[in-house]
Amino acid sequence: MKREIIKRLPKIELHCHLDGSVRPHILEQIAEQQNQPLPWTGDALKNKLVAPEDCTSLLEYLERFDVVLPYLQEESAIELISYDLIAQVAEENVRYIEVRFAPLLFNRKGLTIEQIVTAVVMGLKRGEKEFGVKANALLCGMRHHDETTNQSVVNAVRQFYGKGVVGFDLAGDEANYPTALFESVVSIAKEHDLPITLHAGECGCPHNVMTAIELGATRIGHGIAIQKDDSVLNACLTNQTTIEMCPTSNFQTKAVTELKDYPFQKFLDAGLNITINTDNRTVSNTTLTDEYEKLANWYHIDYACMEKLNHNAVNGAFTSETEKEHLHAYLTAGYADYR
Ligand SMILES: O=c1[nH]cnc2c1ncn2[C@H]1C[C@H](O)[C@@H](CO)O1
Ligand SMILES: [Zn+2]
Repeated sequence: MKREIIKRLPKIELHCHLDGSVRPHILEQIAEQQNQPLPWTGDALKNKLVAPEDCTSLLEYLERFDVVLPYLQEESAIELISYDLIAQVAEENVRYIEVRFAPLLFNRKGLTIEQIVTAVVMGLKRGEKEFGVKANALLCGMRHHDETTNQSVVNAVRQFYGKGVVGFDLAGDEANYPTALFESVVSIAKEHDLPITLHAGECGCPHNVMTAIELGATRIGHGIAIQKDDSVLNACLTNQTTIEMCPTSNFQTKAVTELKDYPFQKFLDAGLNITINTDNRTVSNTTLTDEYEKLANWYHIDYACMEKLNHNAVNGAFTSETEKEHLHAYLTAGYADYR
């Protein structure tokens, strides 16, 4: 597989965090606009934004978000990073992306959840118009937030559903806040038929994946721990659950430490609906092209496999059947010369 070809071929991304994908020069621009100059520039700034080489856990990985969040408390900054994310993905021919973020991490200066979600949707739509990339948003509840706070995120999904927002997620510290704690919050989303994808199985616990499926998640973020329990793997097969794998991130957070323990091939062979994603383009210092290139180096996947992974993503996407047909057709045409 050639990098230039991987980059050019059409791709779909289901798992990408907005606040983890702010390019350093955009953050500098925002800091200047807000008269809040950054204490770092150049490589020093990049080092602050990217997870460290020796990152030991998801919690340490999540500390990187503390650098950007103070700058993401105004509508113009939120709109700009959303637009810029679409500019980034357009460069590597991502045709459809679901961008996730936790609105209630952007309210430190008093923005309402409506203002925050509107700013993201406006930025995504501006990008969509300019670059021709279809983009929808997913709203994340945070595991360390209380129930009322997370309920207001579900309410915002209801309010904006069909207006740029397509589903609900739970992100953050999985090890200390297991999925079962969120039964009542996720149940509200389920009762209202809102699409649900939950981060689960990123911190070694297959049980969190089972709970997520039982609560109505049709997609799982990461899901690495599925490999530890065949009953969970079978539940994913029975429910045709989409698995959003994020290879670079999974090594940084120590969801796995050795390549032999990475379950890509196992999941593929088992027939799981796996998809490939970046998780956080800046924090993980990656692109979707990088992620596929890694898989090509590690597993010698071919273009037909890459095409299959992208069709899986379309199948799992929270978008209309008409849109999915367009995307499938686009992929089929794009990969035709490479099968
Ligand atoms: O890989 C992840 N696992 C759990 N939470 C994550 C991951 N990447 C980012 N987040 C958190 C940090 C962000 O502030 C939040 C919303 O995007 O989601
Ligand atoms: Zn994630």
